[in-house]
This record gives sequence, C-alpha cells and structure tokens, in this order.
Amino acid sequence: MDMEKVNSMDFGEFVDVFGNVIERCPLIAAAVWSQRPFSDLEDLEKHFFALIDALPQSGQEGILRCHPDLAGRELQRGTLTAESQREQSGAGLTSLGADERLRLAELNAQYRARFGFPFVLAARLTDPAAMPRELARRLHCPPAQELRTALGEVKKIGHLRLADLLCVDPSGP
Ligand SMILES: NC(=O)NC1=NC(=O)NC1=O
Repeated sequence: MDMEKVNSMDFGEFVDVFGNVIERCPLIAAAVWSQRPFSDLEDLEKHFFALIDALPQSGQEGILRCHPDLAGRELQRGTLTAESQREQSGAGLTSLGADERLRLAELNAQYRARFGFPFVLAARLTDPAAMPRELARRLHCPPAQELRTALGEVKKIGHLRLADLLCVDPSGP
C-alpha cells in the first residue's frame, strides 16, 4: 500500500486498516487520521508514537492493559486479534510445553501484581526461550522505568504492524 492510498482514506477506512496497530486501541488511529497527509512509514508511526507519549500515565497504562498475555488464556482460547495470533504463534508460543507455559503464567501473574498491567514485549523480536528470563529481569525494575520499557515494546509491535500494512521491510532505513 502506498502513501497516496493511505492519505486518500476517509476516517472509517483509515481506522479499519490501522485501528489495531496499537493492540485494541483504535482511538490512537482515529486521532492520527486527522494529521494526514503522511510522507512515509516513519512519518505515520511518528504520529502514533507521539500520541502515546502525550497520554497521561493512566492512558499509557491503559494501552498496556489492552494487551493479551503472552501464551495466556486468550491464546489457548483462540480469542486473540489476528495480529496478536500471528505474533504469538509466530514466536512459537502455541507449542510451549506445559511447564514452560505454567512458568510464563506464574511470571505474568507476578508482573501484573507488581505493576498493575501485563508484561508486554514484541514477540516477533524475541526468542521464546528468552521470554521467561526477560520477564523475570524486568519484574525487578522500578515502576516508572518499567512503564517506559513496556511502552517501548508497544512501539516495536506497532512499527512491525505498520511495516506489514504498508508492505515495507520492517528493518527499514
Ligand atoms: N503481552 C504481549 O506482549 N503480547 C504481545 N506481544 C506481541 O508481540 N503480540 C502480543 O499479543
């Protein structure tokens, strides 16, 4: 999809296409639409990220709370969004052993109890074997720092999803 097509979309089409760039947060795309035209993927994602950065902490934590757990109930039940399903199964989370899945669930519960939002990381950029270690490491970070780290992962996921939608190589310039 080229930028001319993106810039010509009406509001409904734009939100239909880009509404899940930030997981289950179509409001972000709805707000970004009014800032068209966009010159390229970097320009478009800059507007998505600027909106996230401008949110109050409650809004930023709300974005994280919209994310399904890694290898959690939604993956088991098949109720993930198409993007999350692709990311999580692509990262091998559908073929974890029972003990690995239990370990991740325990760590996810500890993380959520400490921070009040789920552990988020860009599954496509992470070796599944390293996920429990990364979760355990971040579990001990100060809350303010962990919020920044988690939002950074939301942006990585958003970048990959935008690259897919625009058929751009995600490793880009
Ligand atoms: N809690 C999460 O990190 N969830 C996810 N990360 C991804 O890359 N896709 C997800 O659904």
